[in-house]
Amino acid sequence: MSTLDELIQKARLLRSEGHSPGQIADELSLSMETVTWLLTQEKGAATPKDVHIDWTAVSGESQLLEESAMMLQSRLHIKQPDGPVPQVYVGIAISGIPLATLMAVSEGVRLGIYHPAKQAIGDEPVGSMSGNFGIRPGEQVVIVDDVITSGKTLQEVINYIKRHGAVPVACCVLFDKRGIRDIDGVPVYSLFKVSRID
Ligand SMILES: O=P(O)(O)OC[C@H]1O[C@H](OP(=O)(O)OP(=O)(O)O)[C@H](O)[C@@H]1O
Repeated sequence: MSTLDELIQKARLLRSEGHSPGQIADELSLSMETVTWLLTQEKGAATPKDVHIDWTAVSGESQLLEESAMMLQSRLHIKQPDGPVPQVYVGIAISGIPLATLMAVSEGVRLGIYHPAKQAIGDEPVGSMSGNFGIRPGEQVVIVDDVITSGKTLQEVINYIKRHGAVPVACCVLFDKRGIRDIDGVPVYSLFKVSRID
């Protein structure tokens, strides 16, 4: 079975479980346009320009996961050799958490965990920091995640951190599908920029 067939199956399974197209897009780290295409497979419809990133070969092996987190940390230090030492690494739930944990442990600093609004329930879902893994006003914060698709999640976290009086100094991600250099002046450092050339 091809990767595309697997994606179609996953999208159909999620839909049969009652997930909305937006939730399926988040779950598979794809755009809404791509999810619609996967679910409908409209005849003659142009294939959407999107890519699916499967990094389970790395996330599923703790040693490779740790080495990826260390690469992300090295990337940060190469780009900001004289930069402020972060007091907290904030991982975005869920996939950013193990990466941020490993980075925080390696530097002996605190761990923060952010739950994005899209994972919250209720009529007006809002994003929030974990009570046990929060941030304090004035702290220098590095935000960590696995993938940028639209960049909305990182924007949300940056807004939250600023609103709560802390200072976001960088965003570290494994894969960037947008090629973003910065968000509101906060630099974005990725290990891999993913783009199509057709
Ligand atoms: O750039 P954006 O369009 O905002 O999308 C990127 C976000 O989507 C994925 O999270 P998801 O909600 O799928 O959770 P996960 O971490 O459990 O995969 C990914 O881990 C990022 O947090």
